[in-house]
Amino acid sequence: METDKIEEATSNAVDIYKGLACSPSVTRGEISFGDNTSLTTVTSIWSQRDIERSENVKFSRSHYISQENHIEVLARSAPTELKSEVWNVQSPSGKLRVIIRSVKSDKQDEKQYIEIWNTQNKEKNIDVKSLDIHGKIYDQDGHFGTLQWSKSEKFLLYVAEKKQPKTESFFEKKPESNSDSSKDPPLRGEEHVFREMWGEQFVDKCHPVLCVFDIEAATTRVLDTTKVLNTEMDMSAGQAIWTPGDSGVVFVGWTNEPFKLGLIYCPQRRNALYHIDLESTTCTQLSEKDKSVRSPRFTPDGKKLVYLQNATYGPHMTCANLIECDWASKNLTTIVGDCFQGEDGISKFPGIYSLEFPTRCWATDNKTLFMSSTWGSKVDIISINIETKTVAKLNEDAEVGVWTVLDVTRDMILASYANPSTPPYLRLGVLNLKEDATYSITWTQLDTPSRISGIKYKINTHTPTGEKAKDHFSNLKYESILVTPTSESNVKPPLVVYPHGGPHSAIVCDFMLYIAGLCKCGYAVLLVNYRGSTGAGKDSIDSLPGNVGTQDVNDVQGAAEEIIKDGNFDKNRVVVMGGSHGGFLTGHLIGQHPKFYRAAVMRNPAINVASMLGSTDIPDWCFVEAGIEYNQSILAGVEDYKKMWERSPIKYVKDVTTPVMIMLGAIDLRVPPKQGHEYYRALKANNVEARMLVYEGNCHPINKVDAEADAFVNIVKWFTKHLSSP
Ligand SMILES: CSCC[C@H](NC=O)C(=O)N[C@@H](CO)C(=O)O
Repeated sequence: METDKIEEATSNAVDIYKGLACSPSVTRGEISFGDNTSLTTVTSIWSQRDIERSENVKFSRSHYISQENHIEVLARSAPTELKSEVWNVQSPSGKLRVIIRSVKSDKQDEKQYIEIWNTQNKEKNIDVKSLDIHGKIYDQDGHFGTLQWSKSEKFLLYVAEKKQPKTESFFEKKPESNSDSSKDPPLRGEEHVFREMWGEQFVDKCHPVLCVFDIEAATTRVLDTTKVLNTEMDMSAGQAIWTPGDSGVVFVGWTNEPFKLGLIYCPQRRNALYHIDLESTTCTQLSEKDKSVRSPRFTPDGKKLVYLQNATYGPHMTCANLIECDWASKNLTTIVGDCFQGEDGISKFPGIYSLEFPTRCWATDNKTLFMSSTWGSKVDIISINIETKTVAKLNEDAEVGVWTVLDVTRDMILASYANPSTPPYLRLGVLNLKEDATYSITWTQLDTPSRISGIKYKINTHTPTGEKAKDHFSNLKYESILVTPTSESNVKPPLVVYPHGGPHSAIVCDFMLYIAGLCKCGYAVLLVNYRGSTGAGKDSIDSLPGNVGTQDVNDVQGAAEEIIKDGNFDKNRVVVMGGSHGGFLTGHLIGQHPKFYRAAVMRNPAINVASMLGSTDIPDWCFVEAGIEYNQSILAGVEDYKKMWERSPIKYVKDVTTPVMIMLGAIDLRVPPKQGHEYYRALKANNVEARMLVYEGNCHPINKVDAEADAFVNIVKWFTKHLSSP
């Protein structure tokens, strides 16, 4: 009986996952105009899981739109699969396009090409290797990646791996003395020197350099900060943009010394904004010292440069400031600073929580920009007027969900919208300037949303109460999102408690494949944005470091107990799952509330912060979240290790009785797989049922198409098994 139930649930999960995995996500969008200004083209790039091919398939779509009196979709192109495109950027005039293509030969070695296309054909194709001046061109990695047309459309600006000298063995036969010794003789005995890279998911990115490509001459100039640019610092460079008139470049430079810390999910690495004058090749620092900056953007008139900035070290994600640099004087002004919520909860603007501005983000007034920013458990579009320093939510009455700004031009905004029951779809909006100098917007759906039936969701607000209100920050509110199946059955659905990772991140009302899948399999899911999450004010974020393992655990448990008290769920059918810091919280929850959860699943869990310190790519996280101030010269002492252990789930493993399934990415550099092994052994030593899945070739997110699919079905199978048993 039980076996049949498990088999049926597993087979059902496979069918549900296959159906939902077809939902594509939008990765880029662009508004362009033909000669006939009443005709607008929207080009969008999408990504979709292909389970049969076990890869993410990329494709483009176009919408042809008339905007005579109102926006009307005249036609839609069929999706076109994009093979091997790393970048695809249109020139300012729209007459040219550059495509960086990456082609793998049968021997799997990768070749890259710089392709220049006009509106009829491919004009130029350059084999990057033939340039023999740098390594691989970087992709759109969210930190270094750059591909920018100069205004003149004669040059391209991109970032590539610095060229490495050839190496050879000490025992290599020396060339005859009279032979042509190459200008760069191979370095002997250097073949095995360790090359530090930028951590998790940046394993082939060690030393990015700026490159200026002359299209006509088909030659590249590398702007190597240590040589060309009178700077002693050996920098990694990225996020470069042209200065007005193409006379220079503004870029973000990260120091490579004393050692590199993992970059992904950590936009607080020490760096600075620099300006290179291409004629004199002088390099000057624009931004303040000892800060972390990102996403530089010039106003269309070139008079102002804005960028995002936050403190270095500290919480791995936090409230960002918007800084304006007056280009003529280079004077800096803070336009939007830190925001503290206090007891107001998330009603008022909680601050900027975003990794970047859209590539084009300005209204034609040259002073208002538009961006997406996390606001509680949602993502809204905000407008920021850099003259009046005012922030406004663009659409006050917008549906609750995730609004992502893709492109802003000629007072039109292209955005995608999604929510837990609706995969992302495109909307095109026309901005209307109001008397108070803010904007309203009129949206048009470019597609009919493909809403998934049987799923509803709501946002709950929680205040720490009772025993759990004993900490110093109990005045701060926090949210959760409850996603529930809308079945007619009067059987109470089982509840999955799902704390997000980070801990300084947020789980928002987005379309999430696993959450929709669990819901369609009959589970309700409680997604908890405990205090310390982004999108709820800087005081919320600052409340958590030093209190992980208690405050965050109490918030998740408090939200679960509150929701169960409402009577819609059976308190005997509650399970828990989480990844990374969410796995850390899962371990704490089953250790501190051993009889509350019927089953648990952890993805790459942080189990013992002390034992992780020496092997994670972000050791700073271990100090900061244990409440120890970090700098790169710190060395952990006994007391530091003690504090880290005290805050770790391993401390409570002896009390665990809940069956646990651990899922590990075999090449995870963020939370090394040995963390999961440590917990697995401790559970087995305590006769607790434990199952471990190891996904080869997968890193921290475990998001390769086959692994992600397998993990989902195994999760449903694990929960079904342990909810069916007495
Ligand atoms: C030493 S790893 C700490 C946990 C990790 N924090 C930052 O990377 C984490 O929880 N990551 C989240 C994403 O922020 C995840 O879900 O993987």
